[in-house]
Amino acid sequence: MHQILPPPLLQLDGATARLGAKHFGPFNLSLRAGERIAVLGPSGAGKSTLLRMMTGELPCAQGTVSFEQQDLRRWPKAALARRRAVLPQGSDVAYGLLVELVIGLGRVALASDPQGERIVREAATLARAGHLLGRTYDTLSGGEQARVQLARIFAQLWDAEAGLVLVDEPLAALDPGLQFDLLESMDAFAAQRGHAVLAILHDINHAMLAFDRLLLVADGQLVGDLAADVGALPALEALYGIGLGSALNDAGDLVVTPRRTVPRTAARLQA
Ligand SMILES: Nc1ncnc2c1ncn2[C@@H]1O[C@H](COP(=O)(O)OP(=O)(O)OP(=O)(O)O)[C@@H](O)[C@H]1O
Repeated sequence: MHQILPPPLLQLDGATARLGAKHFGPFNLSLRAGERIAVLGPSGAGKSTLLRMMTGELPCAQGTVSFEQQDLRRWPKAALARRRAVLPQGSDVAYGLLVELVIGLGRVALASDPQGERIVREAATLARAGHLLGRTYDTLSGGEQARVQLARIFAQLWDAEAGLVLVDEPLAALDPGLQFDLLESMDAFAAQRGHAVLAILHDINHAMLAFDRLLLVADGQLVGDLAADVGALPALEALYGIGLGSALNDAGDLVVTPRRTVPRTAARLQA
């Protein structure tokens, strides 16, 4: 019997873009409510560009991007903001603003927001940023700012259901303990509300630990769309040009160990 899938939340059909001399796509893919998707690929492969196409920030040269089966360009901004939150790479906003105001920016699309203050506090706590309330954003460290930005995303979709969270390297500025904490927070946040999460990551272990599906990007193309399990390792070795060992840790999680292979270095020097 065929499994009946829910309609896609986000769908790209033949979506292409061009930046300078670089071409991206055509991308054909769909994301469904509740999915946890990691986007992986070498530096400069086009991951952020794909994300910018998904958000509509970078218009497609050809093809379409739809959210809930309606062309993204036809969605009213405020309605979209209540269902979809975006955390771009290195979000630098709000100099001189208090942390609670930065987090509260996630809720500006709401005409009336009687629960706003409580939600900002709870979102800050979930993002391990509760102790930063009352501080000025531009006095925070990089890792503290990253947590406040994540709290802003949480606040935005706190009382939404089956929404979409799109984040670009959300853990890059954090220490390993906080990376695990925030992976757990993102996971719990999304699972409780049925949100889909798509995250650009550089850490294969984070992708394996907290995501179900991997999108592999190389040279402006989608070169893999596969389950986040041990079966993905050969494709990941080819993607990065490295060897990957694997083992299960005490908790039964798959742990992947990258190792350099000589041909990759040689190939890079010749490139
Ligand atoms: N405005 C632009 N004009 C010309 N080239 C651009 C522009 N923006 C990005 N690029 C190029 O497009 C390619 C893809 O960039 P993108 O930021 O999508 O890569 P990425 O996979 O996210 O990389 P990283 O992991 O390093 O963040 C890069 O080679 C980049 O230099």
